[in-house]
Amino acid sequence: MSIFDYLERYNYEQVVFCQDRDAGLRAVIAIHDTTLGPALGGTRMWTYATEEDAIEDALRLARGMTYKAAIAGLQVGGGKGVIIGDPKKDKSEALFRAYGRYIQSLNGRYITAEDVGTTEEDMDHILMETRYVTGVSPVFGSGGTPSPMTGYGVYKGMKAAAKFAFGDDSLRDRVIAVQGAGSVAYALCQYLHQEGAHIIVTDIYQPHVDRMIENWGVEAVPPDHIYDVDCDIFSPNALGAVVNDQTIDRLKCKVIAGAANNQLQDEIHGEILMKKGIFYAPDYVINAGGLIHVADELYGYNRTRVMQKIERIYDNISRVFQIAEQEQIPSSIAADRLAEQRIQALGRVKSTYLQQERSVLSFDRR
Ligand SMILES: NC(=O)C1=CN([C@@H]2O[C@H](COP(=O)(O)OP(=O)(O)OC[C@H]3O[C@@H](n4cnc5c(N)ncnc54)[C@H](O)[C@@H]3O)[C@@H](O)[C@H]2O)C=CC1
Ligand SMILES: O=C(O)CCC(=O)C(=O)O
Repeated sequence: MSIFDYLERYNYEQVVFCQDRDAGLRAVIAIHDTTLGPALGGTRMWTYATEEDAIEDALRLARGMTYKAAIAGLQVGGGKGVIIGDPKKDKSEALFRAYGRYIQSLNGRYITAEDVGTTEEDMDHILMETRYVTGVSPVFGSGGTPSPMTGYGVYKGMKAAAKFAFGDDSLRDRVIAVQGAGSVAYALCQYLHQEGAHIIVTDIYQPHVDRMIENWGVEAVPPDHIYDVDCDIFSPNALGAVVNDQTIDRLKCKVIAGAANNQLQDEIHGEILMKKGIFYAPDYVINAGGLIHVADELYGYNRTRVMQKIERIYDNISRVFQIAEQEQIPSSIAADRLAEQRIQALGRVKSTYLQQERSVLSFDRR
């Protein structure tokens, strides 16, 4: 499909290509929808096999952010950035400052944050060039790294999904297969361990697995075996597109609930899960904790307010499953409808002319 056909199909607003030869920057910023407010979403740094892969990733992730913000009840829209490069080798202050200048040129239409491959320190470099960045160091007014908040939200959403699937939201003695043992999974497993779940974990990076074995005595399996594990809940916390034609028939779980963005390879996989009787907690509903956390910086970070909003993920997941059950549609479609309803309703409200539109962008951290 041509890029413009793709943009038209999902109604994207803008795609920006950023290049700086001296700094070694090649990046794409995708802005999907700004009806609810400025597009907010992290920047991923990754060794993409092709430029097309990078563009596609930015586009898919940006759209997910629109829906994530809408269901979480936030006053921001959806966007995402990707930087092409190896986060272990290609980072420099110059690279992130060059990128920050492109963000500044968008004048608040896009606000960035951390994502896979980027850190608080990288956001601090971006902050030297633009105030349109969150997930910075706490000394600049953030609440610190978002992963623990995402992990907590996934835990809450998983309990809501368990209630629907098993009639009880306790995770005690539930067998939970966790794919990825990185920062979100670590926070999630801390709650699961406290509640007495049986955790089976995998990661391609052995030190992350070892950390969980040492702390909580979890069981570990090789990366590809995670799809075959006999479990109640499968929790993807590593990559996108893990629910696909190759894996779907191998899954033995009753619930899928994890942090990874874009877990379904295609829309059809949501339908297949429904037919197989697997309760899928839509990724952008359950993993909104990090977004809620970074978005709060725009108001002057307040942890109590953030926790209150993250607690609502339980209700949001329950609501999605209720709609799916009532209308006999996949939970992924139910979530899309819920998000689209809010965007449409507020789009109409916003069409009334105001001389000075009130905006979250009244914040200034410097
Ligand atoms: N950090 C956050 O606040 C948020 C993260 N997410 C998503 O959650 C997922 C996890 O994020 P983080 O924990 O921050 O990332 P991370 O980079 O700390 O952890 C990811 C882990 O997955 C492992 N991994 C990669 N490929 C794998 C494979 N094939 N099999 C098993 N393990 C594999 C990595 O070795 C790493 O340990 C990502 O998809 C991210 O986009 C979504 C919302 C917010
Ligand atoms: O968690 C973050 O750093 C920001 C939110 C985001 O980019 C995401 O939820 O994917």
